[in-house]
Amino acid sequence: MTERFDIVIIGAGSGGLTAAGFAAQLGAKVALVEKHRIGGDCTWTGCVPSKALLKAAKIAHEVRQASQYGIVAEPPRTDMARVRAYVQGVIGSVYAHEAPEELQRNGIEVILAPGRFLDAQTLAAGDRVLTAKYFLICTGARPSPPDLRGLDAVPFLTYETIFDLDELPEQMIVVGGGPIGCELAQAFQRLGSQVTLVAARLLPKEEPEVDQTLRTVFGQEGMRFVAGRARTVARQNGLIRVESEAGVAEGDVLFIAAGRRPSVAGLDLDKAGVQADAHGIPVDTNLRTNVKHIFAAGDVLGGHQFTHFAGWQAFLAARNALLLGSTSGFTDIVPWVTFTDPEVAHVGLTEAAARAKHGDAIKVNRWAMDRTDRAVCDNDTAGFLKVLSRGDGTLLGATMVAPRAGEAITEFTLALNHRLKVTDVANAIHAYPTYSTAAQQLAAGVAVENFLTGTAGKVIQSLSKIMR
Ligand SMILES: Cc1cc2nc3c(=O)[nH]c(=O)nc-3n(C[C@H](O)[C@H](O)[C@H](O)COP(=O)(O)OP(=O)(O)OC[C@H]3O[C@@H](n4cnc5c(N)ncnc54)[C@H](O)[C@@H]3O)c2cc1C
Ligand SMILES: NC(=O)c1ccc[n+]([C@@H]2O[C@H](COP(=O)([O-])OP(=O)(O)OC[C@H]3O[C@@H](n4cnc5c(N)ncnc54)[C@H](O)[C@@H]3O)[C@@H](O)[C@H]2O)c1
Repeated sequence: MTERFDIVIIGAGSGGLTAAGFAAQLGAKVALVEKHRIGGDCTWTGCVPSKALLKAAKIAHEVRQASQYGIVAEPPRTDMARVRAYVQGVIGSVYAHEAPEELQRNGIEVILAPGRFLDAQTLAAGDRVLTAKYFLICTGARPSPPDLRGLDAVPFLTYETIFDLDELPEQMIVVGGGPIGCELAQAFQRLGSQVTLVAARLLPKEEPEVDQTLRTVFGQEGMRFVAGRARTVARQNGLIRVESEAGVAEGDVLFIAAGRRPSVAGLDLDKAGVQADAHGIPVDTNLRTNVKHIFAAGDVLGGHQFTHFAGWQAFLAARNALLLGSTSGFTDIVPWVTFTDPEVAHVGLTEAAARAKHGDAIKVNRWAMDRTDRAVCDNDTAGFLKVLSRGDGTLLGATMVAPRAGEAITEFTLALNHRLKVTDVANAIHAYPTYSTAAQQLAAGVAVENFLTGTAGKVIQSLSKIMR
């Protein structure tokens, strides 16, 4: 028997869950089809376990640093099985809010089975057959294996398996310097592994200064680096050996963090006539695929891969399907944070993107974190704030490298959303001593400079000379 719904959502990760909750709130008859685990990558193998692991690693690091603050402590020892239990406990707490019974209570029909299209109107999910006015594909992404000769003959971990370790690797090779590589390389180095990171550049999507800041911090914590892209891997004398064009890394565990690619296998998109390729599912600005009643959102599009972005997009896809009118599912104002220590937070344009879009008339202002009192008190002064604006002061983008940069960047997200100027940031009182005062200090400097170089400023400077 075919079951009828207003909307069928395929994939119950960050995107699917948000869309399903919203659709149910609107009173729509909604089915959520999930082939593996409700919560998707973020809950089980992504954001949640990585941040929990980073917390355990930070404790180990701080115990190691304790003597700098006059605190006497023994060197820490990592019991990886207990670290793993902590991480699993955190996953359990997050999952409790997403469990099928909880979703059913909120009016969502949860179907735990792989979804595959039979045609553009029908989806099979296990032994059930569903039809709907609209479909929304939120099937996420999977690890993308790099082009690394010899990888098929060597055991390796990805983010899908690394959180299951209950023994701490002695020497870990990490291939890839993106967010996953950087976060987990620092976590394992702090937990006590000797990590060697093989990467041409750390966080290459960020401002170029970020690479050097992170290398300095990671290097001080004992991490080793091999420059360039990994080309070959082999096992020799019981060790894994990775070669790049610039050097060699050796270790007993290999972690591959070389990107993720959209997950469309098994959906039988061709039966529904939906186009897709290795880069993901193409959609229009309203998140419709080439088949107008089938929408797609989140990592499966092959664009930004963030939980908050997947949720935002999937919400808009559901909104565009179920309500009158439409809202674009794309924007330049997407904040993101890599949760290394210091955190690397960004929103809006980078300097290169701003120059490409607005020419060389843009302003670039920097503030070093060693001039921010909170960072000095915390002995956490590595990092900076970099702010880009147009000639008239309108903000274009910001990058902050600092503890809690992920919280502080929200000010710039709001400012960009409202097309505010640097002076608007300067005019708002910021509580002292917070990391956010860096924003006000930078902005105040720019505001005063802008004022003094303008006509009114010149008049006031002349008057003040006369009055002295
Ligand atoms: C290690 C790591 C750390 C991360 N840290 C962060 C972070 O700190 N902050 C952040 O914003 N982002 C982070 N991310 C990215 C974030 O996890 C993803 O962007 C987010 O999960 C994408 O949501 P999604 O709904 O598009 O896909 P997913 O959450 O992956 O959900 C897709 C779901 O679809 C299901 N599915 C696939 N095919 C089918 C099918 N045929 N039928 C039924 N179900 C199907 C899958 O089983 C899965 O549950 C991290 C990712 C990783 C890997
Ligand atoms: N805090 C966060 O928001 C967070 C954390 C983790 C992951 N994520 C998301 O998950 C996605 C995947 O993360 P990721 O770090 O795997 O992907 P990524 O694509 O951002 O980075 C992978 C890096 O590996 C490099 N690489 C590829 N092959 C290589 C090789 N042979 N040798 C050396 N380097 C190689 C690439 O050049 C790239 O810089 C990202 O897009 C990110 O948005 C987000």
